[in-house]
Amino acid sequence: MYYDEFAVKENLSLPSLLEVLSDVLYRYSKHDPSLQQPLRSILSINGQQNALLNLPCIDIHLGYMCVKTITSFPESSPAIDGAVSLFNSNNGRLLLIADAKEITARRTATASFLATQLLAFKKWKNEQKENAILTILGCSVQGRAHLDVFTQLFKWNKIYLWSRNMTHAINLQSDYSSKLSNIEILKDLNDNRLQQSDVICTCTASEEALIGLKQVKKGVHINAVGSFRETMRELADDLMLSSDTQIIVDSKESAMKEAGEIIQSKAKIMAELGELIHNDKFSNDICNEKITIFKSVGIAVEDLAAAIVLYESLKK
Ligand SMILES: NC(=O)C1=CN([C@@H]2O[C@H](COP(=O)(O)OP(=O)(O)OC[C@H]3O[C@@H](n4cnc5c(N)ncnc54)[C@H](O)[C@@H]3O)[C@@H](O)[C@H]2O)C=CC1
Ligand SMILES: O=C([O-])C1=[NH+]CCC1
Repeated sequence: MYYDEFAVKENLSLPSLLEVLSDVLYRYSKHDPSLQQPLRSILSINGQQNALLNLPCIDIHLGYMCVKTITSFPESSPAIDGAVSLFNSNNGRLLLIADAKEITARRTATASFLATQLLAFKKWKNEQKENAILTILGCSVQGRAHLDVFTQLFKWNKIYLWSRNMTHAINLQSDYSSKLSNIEILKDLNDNRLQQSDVICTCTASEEALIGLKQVKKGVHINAVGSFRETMRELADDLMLSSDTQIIVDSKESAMKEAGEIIQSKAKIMAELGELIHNDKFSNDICNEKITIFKSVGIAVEDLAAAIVLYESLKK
């Protein structure tokens, strides 16, 4: 009944997760009445950054209900802890409880990969696809998960890692040295290798912008993962507000309440990720010159997708 982080990692197939994630995000953005997801609750402790988060949702169409309860304690390691519970929506039975750290890490990175497929791969010509460069900023749980998922699902020509604490980046590079020989470390964010990157994933808990317009190239795709409070941000206003930037979010409702970059810059959201799925018009309109930003804060239907994939794989 309870599956720990190792069981989650072993049984959560990434291609299946990508498929179920696309389906639920598509239906979420279409306001499918069989899918219910209220805004999550974030209860702060003593006005501090420590918080208890509750993310429920019901999917009558697929026959499941899910609730993830996690703590977010940025000074603890790991910062996120908790559990995901999956229920049958026809009879109310509890089906599975699983470690939320691993589910959160993998579903977030897979959502970023889906955005990269829809917003970057579609606009690239073959040559760019073969020589693509990935950069990951922040090398803790999310940074690690992004490296793992992005390299399992795509072959990158080069990968650059940066972390505020350089030892974390070096450790991550060393943990992958037997599998990947194309990882390099960026000492700082003014390194011009950042400007060569085709895809950048920002995976930090920063409260100050880490990158702005000058540090990135035309047409870059950014997955901005870290912020989920008004006071947090990883991207500067010039990047958010440039006329060359198109901003996509996981949920407009959540982003306007939680995404620091969007709240502080008042940048216009172009669409939800789910609106781009099965949408040929949008794919044809994506312009190679535009910067695309997928700002995620994390939503319950993503945890539901992961819990369903896990449950159905364990049931076999
Ligand atoms: N979008 C989403 O769906 C999700 C977002 N998150 C958020 O992503 C972020 C990363 O998550 P974890 O790796 O689990 O957190 P973590 O606490 O393990 O790691 C935080 C990382 O941010 C770095 N950092 C903190 N302040 C910084 C600053 N001012 N400048 C540069 N780097 C800084 C730390 O060095 C560390 O590498 C967190 O803010 C977390 O809340 C987490 C889960 C899901
Ligand atoms: O969606 C999620 O689980 C989280 N988003 C930010 C912290 C945790």
